[in-house]
Amino acid sequence: MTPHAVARAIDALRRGWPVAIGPFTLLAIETADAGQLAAFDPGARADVLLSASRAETLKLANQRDAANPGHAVRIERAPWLDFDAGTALADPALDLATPLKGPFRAVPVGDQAAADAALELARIAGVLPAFFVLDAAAADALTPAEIVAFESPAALRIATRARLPVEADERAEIVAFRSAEGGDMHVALILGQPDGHPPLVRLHSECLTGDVLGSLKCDCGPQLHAALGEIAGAGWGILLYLRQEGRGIGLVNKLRAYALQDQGYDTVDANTRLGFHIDARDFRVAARMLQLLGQRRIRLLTNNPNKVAELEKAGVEVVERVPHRVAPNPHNEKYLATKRDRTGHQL
Ligand SMILES: Nc1nc2c(ncn2[C@@H]2O[C@H](COP(=O)(O)OP(=O)(O)OP(=O)(O)O)[C@@H](O)[C@H]2O)c(=O)[nH]1
Ligand SMILES: [Zn+2]
Repeated sequence: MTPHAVARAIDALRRGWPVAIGPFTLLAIETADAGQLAAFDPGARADVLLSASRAETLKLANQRDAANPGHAVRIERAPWLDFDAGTALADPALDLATPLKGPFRAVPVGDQAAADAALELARIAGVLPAFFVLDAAAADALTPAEIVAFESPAALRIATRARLPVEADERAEIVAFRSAEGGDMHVALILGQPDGHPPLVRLHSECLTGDVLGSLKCDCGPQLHAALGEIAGAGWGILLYLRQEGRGIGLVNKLRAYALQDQGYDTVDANTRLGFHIDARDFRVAARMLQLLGQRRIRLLTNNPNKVAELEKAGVEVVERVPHRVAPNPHNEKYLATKRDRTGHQL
């Protein structure tokens, strides 16, 4: 089995096609439809696999696993649990519009590691962590270890580099990275000229709404532009643009988190309610990019102590943490306060 099999499974999840993991065959609820469910499960026997945090919302409080919202829970199939009911089960953003029926009964999951890996694969694919599940082992089923290994940045390489004049530095250089195993294409922007000092580095996680559309809900856009200015002003440094939209849950799931925030949940609870960790990013990829650029000692522009810790763990020495504050606006004040109070950002 190769990483290609994981890449194929991610593609299948996005298309609503079944995937096989451990002893299970699974159909992602978000991307399937009633016809695909009927073909997958003609006998209407498939149970539903959900995150523990979602199960908790369904009044299955005994399934709660505070340390791991991505822990998989298996819900017994009931006669009324058709495709539409499955969709309502999968998506917490629909709860107000579609009050849930029930009662729901949790049944033994079976292979817990394989079930947890299925939810993790959903996150990587950017779909809701909710499946119809059958106990039907396939010869080419993925193993949990293969899914974990897929996130490893070891296969990352520099694909190409080119001059990119930008507002902050007309002599900047852009470096594109690619992994032999597929995955996301990250880029680095090198500003200024190496001067013998550790570079000032910014790890910027993709935020389509903030970076491109000028969203006022977060601080990403202003942080991105301020970082380019600060790095250029510092002499030299590197901005890593990491394709970790929504702290690693993908654009669609982030926008679901926004829908939950419209209903009153904060950024932390919205993620958890969807069945994801508060921060699902893997910063090993940033360490690997810095290593490929020949940089093992850096100054890091961030308010997030976790970024420092994760880089250090991955072998990059952070000689200094440089705070990266931008002015709040009335729309993101609460978001910034939540980051300070609940995720340990030093604001
Ligand atoms: N899931 C989710 N992601 C969000 C939300 N708001 C912003 N993001 C994403 O969060 C990432 C930016 O992370 P932040 O937590 O704002 O900042 P940070 O990178 O941890 O810390 P700093 O280095 O101090 O800026 C981007 O990928 C955004 O798309 C939200 O409400 N929910
Ligand atoms: Zn943002």
